[in-house]
Amino acid sequence: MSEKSWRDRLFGGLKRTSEKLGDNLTGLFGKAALDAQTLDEIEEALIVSDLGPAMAMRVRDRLAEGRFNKELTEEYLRGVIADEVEKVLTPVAKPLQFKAARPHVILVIGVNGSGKTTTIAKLAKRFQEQGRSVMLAAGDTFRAAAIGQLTIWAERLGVPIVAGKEGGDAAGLAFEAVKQATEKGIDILIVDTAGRLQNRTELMDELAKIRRVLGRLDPASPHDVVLVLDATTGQNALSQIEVFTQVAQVTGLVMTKLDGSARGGMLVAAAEKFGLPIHAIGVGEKIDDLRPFDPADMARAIAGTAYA
Ligand SMILES: Nc1nc2c(ncn2[C@@H]2O[C@H](COP(=O)(O)OP(=O)(O)OP(=O)(O)O)[C@@H](O)[C@H]2O)c(=O)[nH]1
Repeated sequence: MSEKSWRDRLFGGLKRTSEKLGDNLTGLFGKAALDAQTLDEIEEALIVSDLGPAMAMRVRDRLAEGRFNKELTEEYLRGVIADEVEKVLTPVAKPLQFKAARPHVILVIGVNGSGKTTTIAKLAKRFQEQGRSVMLAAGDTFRAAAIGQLTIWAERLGVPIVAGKEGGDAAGLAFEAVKQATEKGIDILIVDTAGRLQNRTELMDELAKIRRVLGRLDPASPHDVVLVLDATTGQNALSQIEVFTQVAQVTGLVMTKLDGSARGGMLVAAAEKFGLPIHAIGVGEKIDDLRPFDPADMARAIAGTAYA
């Protein structure tokens, strides 16, 4: 996909988010003089738009400093939001990088249906395009369908896959996959895991076990633990980050389904609250619909300001 069509996809995907922000801000600009009550209302509108209390405060402070008692236009307000969002996203916008360990092990985790399997396929394709060899491990041993789905992706992409039986030991499978990837000199091994709710302790224990087992072969492994978040879950995603980070030491995030959500502002709240790298975002179901993002573009797409 060309750079232009990706940007079209990004801005198109985030339209619902920026429109919701616009709805929440309706009537708060265009006043002859910005007063304290309007500032309160703007702060509230930004929180309701999922951008988080810290971002709401930043925007409020900027407006209080620069526009108090002056006219506030929609363009100015959206410009300030875009500016502040960009500042928060810039330090966290970090693509996944190959770390010279062979294999570089990426453990992919998240709640059911967050988009893990699709994300793995999309990441594998991007690494292939960068000339890296990739192997997949079907560590979601809870669902036969998940093993089947990942196998289909592996075939389509032409990458090897290590898969076991439904109900098998996920940690054992991950161990076996690292052994095979090492023997074959594979650059990147991406390990799928079963979807789990953050309040199911036995599943969370299993995740901790997978981590431990991987670490036995190489103390630095897994080199990345990527939590896949579904943007449509809104604030619940923040609690997922908290719990998964405790259990599995999440090293970075991928946010999917930004195209189907009016709650994309959550990405900003997550960035500000946790400071974890956000490796990529998903704006559709196709294989090319996942990419690292440019913070300036992303900020303007969320704030709904025009793009050049
Ligand atoms: N619109 C949209 N759909 C997506 C995106 N990413 C994934 N999906 C869809 O979300 C659904 C769930 O994705 P999966 O990859 O199967 O999710 P999973 O987390 O592996 O699911 P479990 O195996 O149930 O844990 C699929 O229909 C995907 O096509 C995205 O960025 N945008």
